[in-house]
Amino acid sequence: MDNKYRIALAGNPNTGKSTLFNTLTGLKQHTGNWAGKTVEMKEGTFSHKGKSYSMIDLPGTYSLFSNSLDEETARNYIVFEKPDLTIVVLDGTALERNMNLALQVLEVTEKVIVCINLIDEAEKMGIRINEKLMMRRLGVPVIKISARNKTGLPMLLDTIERVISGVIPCSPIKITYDEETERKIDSLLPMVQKVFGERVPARWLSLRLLDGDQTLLEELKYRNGIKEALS
Ligand SMILES: Nc1nc2c(ncn2[C@@H]2O[C@H](COP(=O)(O)OP(=O)(O)OP(=O)(O)O)[C@@H](O)[C@H]2O)c(=O)[nH]1
Ligand SMILES: [Mg+2]
Repeated sequence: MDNKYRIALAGNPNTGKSTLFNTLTGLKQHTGNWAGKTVEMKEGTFSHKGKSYSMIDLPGTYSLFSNSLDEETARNYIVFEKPDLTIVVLDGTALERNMNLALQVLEVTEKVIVCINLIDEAEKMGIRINEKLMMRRLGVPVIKISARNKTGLPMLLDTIERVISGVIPCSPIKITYDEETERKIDSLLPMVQKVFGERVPARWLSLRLLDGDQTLLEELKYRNGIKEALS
């Protein structure tokens, strides 16, 4: 499994993550636990154009804060396990609600594909999605699919390969907050960078600290503890 590229599937509950996961990985799946947490996640493998991928079906969440064990699990996987690519699966019939999580994922990691699922339903409802405009605004590829009908999957697979190999560069949108928050981020940033270096995205971590995310602090202590014990 070590020479496989790792892909995480994130998304709100009920957006079709597992449908996509099952379609891509078929029977090549097993259940695993990561980082000592009790939330089970499925891992599966697939190949495309001679390259092997390992995919993790993260629990469905509305955010990457610490509101629930599911959110912590999804966040910890993306932030600390650092997959080669994160695919955010959105419900094409409820894009506005789903964008919240997409923007949060773009704050914590660079290599992201935004995958708009249930496009069959969206089209039936007369919803038209300008994915090229979304792509320009978000700074990462946006692909429309129907996981259930298996449409858009060849394009998704090619895009996975191109993003991971760097042929398609990702430059996720940087969200600018109000002046006061930005000032506080600026004052925290050097300290955060000094303590964590490249290990954790510094701007994002500064924001979470400003928000007083206690369970993230615990997680950082736990992870640092493990590192110190191993060194
Ligand atoms: N019409 C349509 N339905 C879909 C599509 N993809 C998934 N679904 C349906 O949406 C429902 C939810 O799909 P899941 O794959 O279980 O969603 P999930 O994101 O894994 O949900 P959680 O694990 O609860 O977060 C199921 O009834 C699927 O059959 C699609 O492309 N089109
Ligand atoms: Mg699921």
